[in-house]
Amino acid sequence: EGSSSLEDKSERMRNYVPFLLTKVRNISGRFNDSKIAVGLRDILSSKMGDLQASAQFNYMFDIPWLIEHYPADKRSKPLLIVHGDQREKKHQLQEEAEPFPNVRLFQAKLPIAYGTHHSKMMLLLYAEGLRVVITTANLIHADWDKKTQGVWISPLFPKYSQENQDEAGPEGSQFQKDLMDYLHQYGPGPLNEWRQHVAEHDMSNAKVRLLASVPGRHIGINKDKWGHMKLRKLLQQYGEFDDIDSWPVIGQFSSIGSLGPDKSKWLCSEWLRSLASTNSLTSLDHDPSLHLMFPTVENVRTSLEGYVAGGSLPYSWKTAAKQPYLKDFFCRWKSECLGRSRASPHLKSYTRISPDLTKAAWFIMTSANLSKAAWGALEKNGSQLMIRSYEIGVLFLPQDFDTSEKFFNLPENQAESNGVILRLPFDLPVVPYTNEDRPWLWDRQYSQPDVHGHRWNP
Ligand SMILES: CNc1ccc(C(=O)O)c(C(=O)O)c1
Repeated sequence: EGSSSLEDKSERMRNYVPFLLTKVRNISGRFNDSKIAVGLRDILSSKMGDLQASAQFNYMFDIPWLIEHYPADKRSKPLLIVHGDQREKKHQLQEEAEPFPNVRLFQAKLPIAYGTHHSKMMLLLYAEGLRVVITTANLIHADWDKKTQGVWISPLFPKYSQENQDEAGPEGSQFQKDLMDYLHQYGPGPLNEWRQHVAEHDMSNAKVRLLASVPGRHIGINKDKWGHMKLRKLLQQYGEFDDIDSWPVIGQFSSIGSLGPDKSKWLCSEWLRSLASTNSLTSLDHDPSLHLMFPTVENVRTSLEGYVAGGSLPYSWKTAAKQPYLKDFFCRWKSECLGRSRASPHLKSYTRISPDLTKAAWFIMTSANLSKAAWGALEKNGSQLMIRSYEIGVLFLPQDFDTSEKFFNLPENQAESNGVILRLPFDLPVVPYTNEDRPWLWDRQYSQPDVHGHRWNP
C-alpha cells in the first residue's frame, strides 16, 4: 500500500467513540495512552480550559484529595459538591468541607427508601465555555488508582452568542434539554446558577444522548424520561437497525440488586425489553440472548487490589441467594484488550453486539448498576416507573457520528470498516462462568490468599 493510502487509512480510522477509561497504576503504559485513558488531574487540568468554577456530583468524596487534583491556581475557585449524604455522614462531609471556604455542599433529596445519589458528573465552567464530564468513579483515591472505570468528556461547549443561538442541532439541543431536566429535579438552591450556565452554552456538538434516573414514581410523559423507559424511548425513536433480534445484549456492572424470584419478573421482561428495543414495529417473539458480566471470586482474588477490590462490588449473599437463576447469564470480567483483566471493574456498561462480534448497535456508559433502584420498575399495571436513585450516563448511537454506517465497528473489524470504531471496555467473546465459578459476594469469607497474601473476612 502506498504511504498516502496508509495515511488515508489512519485518517479514516481516527473516528472513535469518545469513551475513555481511567488510568490504572502499575500496568503497561501503552494501556494508559491518552487515546484510551485519562486521570483526574488530566480532566481538571488547565489544558481543558481556564477554570472559573465547578460542580461535582457523586456518591463518595474525599474533599482534600479532590481539591489537590485541581491545578494549584484553581483550588480556591467555587466548588459545589452535590451529594446524597444524610445524618452522621452529612455532618462528616460538612466537617471535611469546613477548611475550604470555596466549597459549598448541596444535599440531593432521596424521597424513596434505599435510594442513593449515585450520579457521577462534573460541570466545569471555563472562561472559554462549559464542559460536562460523566464518569463511574467516586471522588476518592481508590476509584482512580487500580480499577477499570469509564469517563466521557464532552467537547468544550461554547457560550451562546446571538447568532449561534439558532444553530443548535436537534440532538445537541436535546442533550441540553435533557441535562436541564435532570438538574431541575434537584429543586431550588445552588444548582440554579448551574442551570443558568447550562442554558447559556451551545451543546449541539454533544454526540451523546443523556440517560439519567431520578427518584420518584414517574407517570404520564415523565414515565419515558428516566431509567430503562427513557432508553426504550430512545431506541424506539433512533434505533434504526435492520434485523438485530439475534444480536446479544451485554450488561456489565459492579453491583446487583434484588431482581425478583425469576427472570420473568423484571430482568427478561421490562428491563430486557427496553434494552432490546429498536424502531421496528414487529415485537420480539423471543428474548434476545443476554450476558451479564460480573466479577467472579477469582477475578477479585487475583485483581491488582486483591480482595480489597471486593469492597467496591457490594453484591450481598442475602440478595444473591434469592436469584440463583442469574447464574445462567453470568460471564467473567476479562479485558486483555485494554490490559485491565486485573483492574477490578467499577464502570457500568451496556451494549448490543452482532453475533460475529464485529459490530455494535449502541453503547452505554452509566453509573447505573443492574438494579430496579437504578433503572426503575414498572408498577400499577405499567402506568408508573418507580426509581429510587439518581443515576447518570450516556448513550452512544451510530447516527450521532458522521458515518454512513448503521453500526459501530468493533476493533476486530478494523480491516474493512471506514466508519466509527467502538473500543469496548472488555474482551469478546464473553467468557461464561464455569460450574466452579462463583459471583463475588462481599459479605462472604474467602480463605484462599489473594495476590497480597490476604484473606477476606468481612
Ligand atoms: C450503596 N452504595 C453504592 C452501591 C454501589 C456502588 C457502585 O458504583 O457500584 C456505589 C458507588 O460506588 O457509587 C455505591
